[in-house]
Amino acid sequence: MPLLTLTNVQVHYGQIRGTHDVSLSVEEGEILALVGSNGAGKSSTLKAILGMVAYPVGSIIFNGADLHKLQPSDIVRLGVGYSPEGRRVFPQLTVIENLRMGAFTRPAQEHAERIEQMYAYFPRLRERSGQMAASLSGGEQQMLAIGRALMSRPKLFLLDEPSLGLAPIIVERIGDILEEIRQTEKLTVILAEQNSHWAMHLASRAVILELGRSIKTGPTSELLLDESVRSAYLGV
Ligand SMILES: Nc1ncnc2c1ncn2[C@@H]1O[C@H](COP(=O)(O)OP(=O)(O)OP(=O)(O)O)[C@@H](O)[C@H]1O
Repeated sequence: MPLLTLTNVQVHYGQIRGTHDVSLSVEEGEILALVGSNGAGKSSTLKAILGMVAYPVGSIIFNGADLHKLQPSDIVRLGVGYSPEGRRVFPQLTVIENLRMGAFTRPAQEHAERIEQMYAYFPRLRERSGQMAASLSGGEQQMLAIGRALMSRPKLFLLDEPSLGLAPIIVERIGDILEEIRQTEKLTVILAEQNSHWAMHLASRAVILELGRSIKTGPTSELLLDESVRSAYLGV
């Protein structure tokens, strides 16, 4: 059984629709790329899973639980972690304080060990532990946003547009670390990205979103050879 299943999800922002019809499933331990151009509905899909936006139509089942109408904090407690587009670290808090904020669902006695684990994945964060998040580089802020989300020990990690504004070498580094964490923690990841090339090389499967609809899904090894995907999303 998949860890997560979305069936015909239609996100509404009042009268505006964020998605029209998104269906997808994610298997435990895989990275699924959610690919599509501006406004395709990637962020709306992640927000629906986390319970941040309304979806009057469709269903979302995570680990056997129906997430409909649950609060985001309850969904985090069930094992979903989220790193939003634009990182949204707390600028006036230090690196270690940001990490602690991510652990609000966990017992306090676990925090120190989990912070150590995050510093092992991201040695840069250890070096900058007492530094204000506002003064970090874009890449370091992205690492902090990922570390903060993983402090809650999620089973499923929703990662929105981590490559935004970062140099290719930093994006590659973040991909390597993500793969290391996936293997070490058997983490399941949904990676929403406009950088389709990078995301589809990191992920084992992908879902293509177009105008709020999931129009194609499959192993990345196949989609990377699909002529329509290559011309629309990979620029080749
Ligand atoms: N808060 C909001 N209020 C009203 N409409 C919204 C809101 N957020 C998103 N939308 C609309 O929902 C649609 C999907 O947007 P969404 O941000 O999910 O796309 P996206 O694929 O993540 O795009 P991008 O890659 O540019 O972030 C768009 O038409 C957008 O204008």
